[in-house]
Amino acid sequence: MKQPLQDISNLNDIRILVNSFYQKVRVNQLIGPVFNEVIRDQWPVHLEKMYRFWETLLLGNKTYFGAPFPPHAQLPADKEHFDTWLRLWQETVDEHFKGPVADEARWRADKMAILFLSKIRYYRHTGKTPLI
Ligand code: HEM
Repeated sequence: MKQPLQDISNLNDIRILVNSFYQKVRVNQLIGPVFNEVIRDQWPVHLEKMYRFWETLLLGNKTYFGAPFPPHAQLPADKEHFDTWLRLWQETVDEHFKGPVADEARWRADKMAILFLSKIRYYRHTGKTPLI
């Protein structure tokens, strides 16, 4: 019998979530190339950063000190890219976890995808440079 899904509760869970998500991202026809073009052979570095990012948001261990938005400001990403990003994220969370922290992971991603897209559009329109 299949085990019921557990909630996200430690760094190993975060690694499972992030690794599974980026496995999907990397081979996705629409958004894979946008990532690969920037990250190239630096995937291990990107993944480490993303473990720290999600660990900070979901487990409260403050290990991420970066500014998440600026690297996205110039990306060729629009609504369809963010919709795909979000669909893959929600799918990955649901495949592996269930509970309040998993809900939080979906909620946070949804809010940040909306925010990032609106900021990308703003900076594209104004030509300004983001500080944070
Ligand atoms: C289609 C949507 C997205 C694309 C194409 C995308 C692409 C990228 C790329 C290429 C990088 C690496 C940048 C670099 O190393 O210079 C990056 C970094 C990052 N992304 Fe995204 N991203 C997307 C959506 C999101 C969303 C919605 C979030 C938040 C939930 C997010 C969080 C981050 C974070 C935290 C980093 C690391 C920033 C740092 O350097 O500290 N991304 N993303």
